[in-house]
Amino acid sequence: MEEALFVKGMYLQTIFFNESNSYHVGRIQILETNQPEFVDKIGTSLMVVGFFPILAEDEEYRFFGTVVTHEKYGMQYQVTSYQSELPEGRAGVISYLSSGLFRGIGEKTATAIADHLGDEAIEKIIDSAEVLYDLPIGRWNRDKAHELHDQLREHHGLEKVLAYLTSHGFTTKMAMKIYNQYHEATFDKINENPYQIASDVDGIGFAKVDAFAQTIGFDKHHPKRIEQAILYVISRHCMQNGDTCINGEQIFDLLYKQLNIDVSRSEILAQIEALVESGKVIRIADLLTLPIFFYAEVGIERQISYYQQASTLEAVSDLQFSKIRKRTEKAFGIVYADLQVEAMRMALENPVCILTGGPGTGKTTVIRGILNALFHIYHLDADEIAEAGEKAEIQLLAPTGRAAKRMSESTGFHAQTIHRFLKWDKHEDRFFHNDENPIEDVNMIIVDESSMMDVWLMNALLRSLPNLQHLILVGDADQLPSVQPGNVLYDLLQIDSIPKVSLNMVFRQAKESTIINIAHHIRTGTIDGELFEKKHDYSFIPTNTMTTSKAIAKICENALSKGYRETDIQVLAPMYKGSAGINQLNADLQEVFNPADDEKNEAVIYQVTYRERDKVLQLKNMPDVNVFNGDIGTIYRIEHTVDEFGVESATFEIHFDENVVLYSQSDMDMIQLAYCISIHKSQGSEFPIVIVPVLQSYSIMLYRKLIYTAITRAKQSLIVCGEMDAYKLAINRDSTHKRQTLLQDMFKSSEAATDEGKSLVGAPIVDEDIPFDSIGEMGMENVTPYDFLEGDISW
Ligand SMILES: Nc1ncnc2c1ncn2[C@@H]1O[C@H](COP(=O)(O)OP(=O)(O)OP(=O)(O)O)[C@@H](O)[C@H]1O
Repeated sequence: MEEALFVKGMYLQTIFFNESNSYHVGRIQILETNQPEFVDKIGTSLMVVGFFPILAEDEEYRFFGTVVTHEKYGMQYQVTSYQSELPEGRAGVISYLSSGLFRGIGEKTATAIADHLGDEAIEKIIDSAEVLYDLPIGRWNRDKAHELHDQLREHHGLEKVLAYLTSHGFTTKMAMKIYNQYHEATFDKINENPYQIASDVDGIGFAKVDAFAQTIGFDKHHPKRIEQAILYVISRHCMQNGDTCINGEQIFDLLYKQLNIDVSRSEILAQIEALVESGKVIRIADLLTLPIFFYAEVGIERQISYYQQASTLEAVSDLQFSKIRKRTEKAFGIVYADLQVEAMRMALENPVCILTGGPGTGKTTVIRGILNALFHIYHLDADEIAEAGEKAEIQLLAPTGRAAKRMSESTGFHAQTIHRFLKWDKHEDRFFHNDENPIEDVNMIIVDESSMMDVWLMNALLRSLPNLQHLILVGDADQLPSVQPGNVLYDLLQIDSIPKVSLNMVFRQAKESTIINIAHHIRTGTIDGELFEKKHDYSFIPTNTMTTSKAIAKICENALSKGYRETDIQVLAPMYKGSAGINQLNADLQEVFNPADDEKNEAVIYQVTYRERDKVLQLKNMPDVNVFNGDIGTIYRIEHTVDEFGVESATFEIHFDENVVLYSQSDMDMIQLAYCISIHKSQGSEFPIVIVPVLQSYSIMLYRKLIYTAITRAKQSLIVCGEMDAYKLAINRDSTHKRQTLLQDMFKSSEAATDEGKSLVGAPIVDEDIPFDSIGEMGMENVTPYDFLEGDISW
């Protein structure tokens, strides 16, 4: 057999290492190789890149992989697997053990070990910790012997696992993830049930695991294969459609496609039954779901019902309310409309309530009124609350950074994102605050843009707030639902016991806005000539797929020449790909807003050119540096550095208003040019000028909520460009898919249980029978309070 191509080298240094995914860039000195490109380069240095763990400096490793040529860094070795060359001789053993890889082992201990066990020391320790029990040095003990044994095994086990998995079709990145999940049990776990990987390891799907399972001899009819396909199909369906459950017919269709074998319905039903019994699948009538979705909705229902039942709020007398109203109206110099007054009273008298309305209907004006009224009722001093900021007992929250900022500007009080409020811990991948570590001293919250809240975020928020006396949800139910599963705001609006006010009157100043009028027409699906008439704040420009990008560039040039700043103008599109997609629009608009110039540094990352002064969008939450998904910033400086080996890298200084954040080259996967952003990402934000292309080529993305969300982002001026038919189609297509969720049923069943006298008052807010953090292990026996699972499986 031909020998695999390799490069053996002494590991010199780590240039870059990403802890979250083990992406590694390191430098070695070539000692030996059969790789033709390097045979005459023995003794020179080489960059090795790929997904592999931290290595020991000055130790020898054998890397397997391929030669790649980086446009800047030249020839590199793309590592698919590696193994350490076990050190040879006494000196080798000492230098390896004292290399810093093994906790608590310095040169003195390493020398003692080499003396005690000889040249084969490493192999002997890997075999058994006992050989080290009587190491003749002070302060040595059996625990230390075991610790070194475990570390060595782990180190060597990891290499074996990586070599095995990469030779079976997994990338090193995937192999690292699998190893990080199972550690030394990896071989046992994956051989016993490779399909488990798809459930346990994020980012590795059924198809990949299925291919692997078959190479190690799993039959296509293996029960584990069918079982995993069921779990996978439910999860994928929910993630793709925003549902929190799936019905019988849907699952059969998807399963047959996924499994691609001749299997009887009864065989599948038996598997589902087994999954239901083990708690991995939950069945409610003819719907199936997974614990991860189910218990989030259970948590929301339970917590809201608890707030309602535990509440001691009393009705405010007419006299008292009239006083509050007068004071508030005087303070703001307006007369509140009847519905607005009703909303304020609702918020004072109820532990949970919802305020909805389209643009310009006065939601913000009512929030200010509610705050004022709450201050009055609870004898709070507005200045003190403003000063207390995030320590105040009343908190203003929003799902995105820009929405929080807007809320803060419009009310004059501190507002923050929910991620910041709950303190997202990126290392633990969870919120610092939860039911075990709740936020005790906040008892009132107002959440704006709550249409964006998915079941997980809402559940996480509520379970952290045991003492809430006022939960006020504000939003526009006609906007896009959350990106992640659930239809929380819509579902809660259907619950009779939750009071709600829907503001429907557009106010005077707002009335003069064509944008707001058009928004309300689109909301109700009424298309009239107005859509294509030019107004002072609105116009429709006919273009097609080929001309759209140019037309938008021209509009932006005009706006800039009239004195608008680039931050005033925002293009919003539904899709990334295509000649009128977000990527292409960004490339074209970069030339308008920020053309190349000798004065500006540039860097190319993932084939996109970034330049100093570019407008960029943050794609992930980073609460630790106060930057959130959807935030827009400016690249202030790009600095190129060259290390001692001639390796270049770039650092980006990005300013999000006054918040300055440094991004390394690899952090830039969280950044995107922001001249054009997706409509989904624009939720919760507003811009003075909005330009929205609407084309047939976006076809599947064209529907009413999407267009409504896009155009309601415009504050002063809205330009729609594209094809009339596409625009009409989008307005006429009332949401193609109504999300299938369980939240409403949960409220109904809970109300029925309460009517039977099973009150939740006095119960712990999050009962032990809802182990949110070990959702995957839930058994059905724990679900009794929600045992509304009537009816047999009928499919
Ligand atoms: N009762 C009222 N009397 C007079 N003007 C009002 C009243 N309520 C609201 N407005 C005015 O209507 C406009 C829109 O109100 P507001 O900003 O509160 O609405 P909104 O629903 O929050 O709008 P958007 O969602 O577009 O931000 C504002 O100029 C506000 O001052």
